[in-house]
Amino acid sequence: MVDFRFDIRPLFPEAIVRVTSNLLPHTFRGDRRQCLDATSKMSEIIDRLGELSATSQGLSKPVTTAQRLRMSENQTIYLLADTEAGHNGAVTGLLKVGNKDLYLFDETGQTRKVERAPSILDFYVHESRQRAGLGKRMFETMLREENWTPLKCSVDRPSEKLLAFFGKHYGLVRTIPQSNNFVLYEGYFNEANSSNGHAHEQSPQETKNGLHITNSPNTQLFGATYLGEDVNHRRRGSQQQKQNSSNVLLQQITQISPNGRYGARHPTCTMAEIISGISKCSTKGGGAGSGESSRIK
Ligand SMILES: CC(=O)SCCNC(=O)CCNC(=O)[C@H](O)C(C)(C)COP(=O)(O)OP(=O)(O)OC[C@H]1O[C@@H](n2cnc3c(N)ncnc32)[C@H](O)[C@@H]1OP(=O)(O)O
Repeated sequence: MVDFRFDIRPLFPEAIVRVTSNLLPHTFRGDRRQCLDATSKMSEIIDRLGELSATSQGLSKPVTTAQRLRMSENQTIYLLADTEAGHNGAVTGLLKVGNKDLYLFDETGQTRKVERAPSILDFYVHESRQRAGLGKRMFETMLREENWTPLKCSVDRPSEKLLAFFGKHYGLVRTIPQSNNFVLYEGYFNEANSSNGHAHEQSPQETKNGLHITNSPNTQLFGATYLGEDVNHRRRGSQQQKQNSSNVLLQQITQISPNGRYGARHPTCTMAEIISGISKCSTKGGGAGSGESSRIK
């Protein structure tokens, strides 16, 4: 548990509070002086939890800081407290989410631009309280508040623990390989799910004679992707054949393991690194302006 030199309880009238760029709990009511006091304390809480999260994940610097939250337009942090702990209460967990514009591969290897994709950016429960259901409690609160579904969440470079968490609580195991650090689960692009999560997906623009043409950085950098016989074969073949061939194609395209931050093999020069210079869309760990690209071990 994480305790502070001040009493955290007035900041947590509810066990879980939401904090956005004003650095105030969503429950906050008060005058100017109280507001300054609350933001200063909230900043300290966020910075401390952010540091602990980074240490726990083996990151060289925090993904989450109060300063970054203050500068962000569409990020929300959920904080979980135990107001019964010690004299001043304690904070036990943090979950940061946001909407990001992402270029993503779908199951067939085609690039899609997904605007405002619901994204899980940082998630931490204090070591003394892990595996006790607190992560699930925070995550469920977040899903309800944001009106998201687990399947529509893209996850920024998940740890093995978080992959296990998704598997256990939501049965999400099979991922769609990407060239960036985000992990998506199979079914992400299914029509039935596309209305959930507020993401707006742009379909691939054209497939002509096996050439896949989009406005994405992938196409801008490397030209149209030649899918050739493979795509025709997949059109004709059964669903299973479709899956197998697209998996091979995806492996060739991405050359990256889908298994989280520790398992991922990183190409010496990723397309995303090149793209980050020319596009505002995130292709690696958050991309321009987001700060999540600092997910560096
Ligand atoms: C985008 C990102 O933020 S990636 C980084 C994610 N954060 C981390 O890896 C930091 C360290 N880990 C944690 O803070 C927590 O374990 C979280 C946030 C991943 C999950 O929170 P918890 O409160 O532990 O989750 P909760 O109790 O609801 O669910 C438990 C399940 O999560 C997974 N899990 C949690 N801890 C572990 C662990 N040490 N080893 C393997 N799986 C784990 C398991 O599936 C576990 O179920 P099980 O105990 O039956 O095996």
